Amino acid sequence: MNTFTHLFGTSPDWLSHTLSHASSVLPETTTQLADGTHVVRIATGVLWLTPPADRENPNREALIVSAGVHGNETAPIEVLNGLVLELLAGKWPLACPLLLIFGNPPAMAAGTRFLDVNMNRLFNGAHGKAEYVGLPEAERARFIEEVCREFAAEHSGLALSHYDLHTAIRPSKQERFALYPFVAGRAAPPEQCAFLLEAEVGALLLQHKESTVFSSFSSSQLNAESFTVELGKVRPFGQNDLQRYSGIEQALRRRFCGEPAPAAGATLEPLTIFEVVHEVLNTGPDFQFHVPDDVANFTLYPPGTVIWEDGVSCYKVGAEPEAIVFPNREVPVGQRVGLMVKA
Ligand SMILES: O=C(O)CCC(=O)N[C@@H](CCC(=O)O)C(=O)O
Ligand SMILES: [Zn+2]
Repeated sequence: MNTFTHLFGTSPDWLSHTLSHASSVLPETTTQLADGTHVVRIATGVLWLTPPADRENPNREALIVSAGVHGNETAPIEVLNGLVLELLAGKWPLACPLLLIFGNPPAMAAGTRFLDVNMNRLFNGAHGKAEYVGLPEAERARFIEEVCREFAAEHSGLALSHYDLHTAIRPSKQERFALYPFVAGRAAPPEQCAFLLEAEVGALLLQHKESTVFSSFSSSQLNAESFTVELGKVRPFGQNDLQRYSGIEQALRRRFCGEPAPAAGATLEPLTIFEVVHEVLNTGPDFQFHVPDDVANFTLYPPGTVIWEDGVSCYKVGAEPEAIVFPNREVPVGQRVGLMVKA
């Protein structure tokens, strides 16, 4: 049996295999590429790859790259699937240990953001809360945390980065942007900012507190340099213009191969930095959100604008204009309705 069939049976690629085994519990299976790279399919949608021991890892790093934590955010899933096809076909050599994750296969198969509960609110241990116990998305988040911990421990001598790839529900005045999880005393390293620019990601939002998203888990608990990366707009499988994702595709391929970063200053524009100044939460039945449903990410609101109120509290834009990111009133009580950010 060849490597490909060993990993994916009769499926033409990793994505098809993941979709057709979305809810199956598959046994772990290991194989080796012709060049000695070890590939372990840990579970449906989880590949752990290790280059041969004698291969140089010039950037002295290990990478976790995830997509499909929201099942309908398909473009980055298609990008990762393409890179896996290339790697398995021997088109380039893998230089660094790599953990690739399709986060929520049942939601991917259903074409929805999630089935029972938003999986990107279940990390940093939130999957263990009583209200989530027994839900498949909570079990998957727990399992993903466990595999990431093992991967980080196995490669503790290497610099660990995690890129959790998403697309946004709304249109966006910044087409591509990243979020840097809050860890006290930490600042985004210049080489990570350069990588984002290489991937054509033009803006970085600095979070103001730890949270239950996947990238917050990997940065807080695994000491990774982690980013949630928003790469465009949500569209169904097959309807993405993958040309618009060539920046992230090329930048990831370059990292996977261990090639040096492009020369400093290769990009013309610097990264635009935004600070998160307020997280809008759904406070309950009296909560009123004054941002219209169809507003684009990064729409600016002038000082004094009332963004939300509930009869007890309210939030008004401060002395400088602030922009809304991820406006979404359709979330359960206690969850995030949007972020207010300031340049
Ligand atoms: O467009 C939207 O409203 C959501 C897009 C999305 O899924 N964003 C992530 C951001 C995670 C983070 O804050 O790092 C999410 O909401 O989970
Ligand atoms: Zn998402």
